[in-house]
Amino acid sequence: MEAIVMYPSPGIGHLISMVELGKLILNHHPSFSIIILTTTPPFNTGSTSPYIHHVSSTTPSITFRHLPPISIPLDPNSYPSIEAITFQTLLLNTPNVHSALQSISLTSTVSAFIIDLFCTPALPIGAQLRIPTYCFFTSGAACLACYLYLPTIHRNTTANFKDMNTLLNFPSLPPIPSSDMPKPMLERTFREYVCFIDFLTQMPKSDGIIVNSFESLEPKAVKAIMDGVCVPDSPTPPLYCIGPLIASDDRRGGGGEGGEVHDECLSWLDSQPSGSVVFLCFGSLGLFSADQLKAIAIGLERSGLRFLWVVRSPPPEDKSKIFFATPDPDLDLLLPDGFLDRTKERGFVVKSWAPQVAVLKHDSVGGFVTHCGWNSVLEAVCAGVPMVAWPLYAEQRINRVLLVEEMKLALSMNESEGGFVTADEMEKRVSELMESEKGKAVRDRVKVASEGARAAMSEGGSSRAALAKLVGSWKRD
Ligand SMILES: O=c1ccn([C@@H]2O[C@H](COP(=O)(O)OP(=O)(O)O[C@H]3O[C@H](CO)[C@@H](O)[C@H](O)[C@H]3O)[C@@H](O)[C@H]2O)c(=O)[nH]1
Repeated sequence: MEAIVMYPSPGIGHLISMVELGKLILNHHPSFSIIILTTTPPFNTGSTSPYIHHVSSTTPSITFRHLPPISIPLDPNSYPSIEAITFQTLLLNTPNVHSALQSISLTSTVSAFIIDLFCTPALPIGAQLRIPTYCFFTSGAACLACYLYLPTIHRNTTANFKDMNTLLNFPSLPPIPSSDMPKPMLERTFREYVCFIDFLTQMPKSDGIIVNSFESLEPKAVKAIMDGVCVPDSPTPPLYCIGPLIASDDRRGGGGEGGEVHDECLSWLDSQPSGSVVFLCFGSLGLFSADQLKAIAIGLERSGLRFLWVVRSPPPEDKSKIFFATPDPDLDLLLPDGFLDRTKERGFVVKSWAPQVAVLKHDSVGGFVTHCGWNSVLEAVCAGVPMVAWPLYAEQRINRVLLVEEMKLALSMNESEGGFVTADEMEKRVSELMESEKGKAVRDRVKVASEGARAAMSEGGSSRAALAKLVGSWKRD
């Protein structure tokens, strides 16, 4: 039996695309079995359990192998960020991964070991066990180009990104403000910074980099990586653009609970005119303060547009709880007085989680206000829905620059001091997206990108060719 072992980072945003990669391989090469190593970290990973359960029951060739708990239980209170505790969890997991791979090798031929960028501490295990090891990058190719070049910038300066106050130049990309680097990268003394630079330095030592994107979406970045200019001082391994991989749109497939609520919001969409609804949803972890939620509500109400809005409770005041899922929001308390009543003919508020892929594909949805998580971006591109880019965390500020300036598939939300978006800005931006010529131009470009996505994944397309090349590289002589 030939097996592919995959090792995703635990958050839902990383898990979904790894699972989809497994399904893609099985679709075209059903003789493989896919084994996914999972770990339960001591923080909220965004509804992964129902998702894993769903995949296990619908795709038997994919099995999940749960790694034993790490030797030292981690206390979330001692970590400054979700990245810090994720990196430490994955580092301490290394011996478990080693044992799992060894034990799987006793009964199967492991043709490839595919790891998430955050799982880089497991990279040497593949070499030790003589298993070809690939890095799977779950964001876009342009972000990958930027990340591959970061160790070079790191070596050429001693300054912190947070203090630079400059535009950074990366091969083939538009200039990106230094302050747009992911938060854990802003200071060199952060442990997460040190880990990140290490991961990015190690990544080119893998046997190949798989990226969840397609060539016609990000042609310049793909070329720059393949030409080796993003890693000037050492060889770049082969790049495989096999995407877009997005979660299937069955109603529970996106990972959430509450099937009835899902049905309700999709039925509500059924009753709305084609292309008329703005959808607002901010990934698995996006949370807003009570003031910010009120400003969004006021902006939406003033715009007069139809909307479907996923609202979560604000972040807990007790900082020790930031790593855990928030309870469902009390909408009457959080939203302006009478808001739900006044907008009930044209608005629908979903608590905590919506079936995003199905929503974006719905004919009534005409615009998407997104936090720029890469899965959300690809889901919008595949559905041909134009975006307003409002980044919140991780690499999302980088994605915004690329979406707005390079791909031109989104309008930029303009935040005030501290990232706050005023009601005026919300009203202006959603109206611009849905009703102006500028919005229409973005919509037209997204339709073209959507066609590109379909072409890339179909027979003879660039992503199908990349997959064939990748699988071909596993064939032993
Ligand atoms: O109410 C919701 C909220 C989210 N989703 C799904 O959850 C996934 C969220 O993924 P993504 O949009 O990528 O956001 P994050 O969960 O924030 O993903 C993390 O991982 C991504 C891939 O590396 C990065 O691009 C992000 O910045 C990082 O935060 C998507 O498939 C959504 O469809 C739902 O179905 N319903």
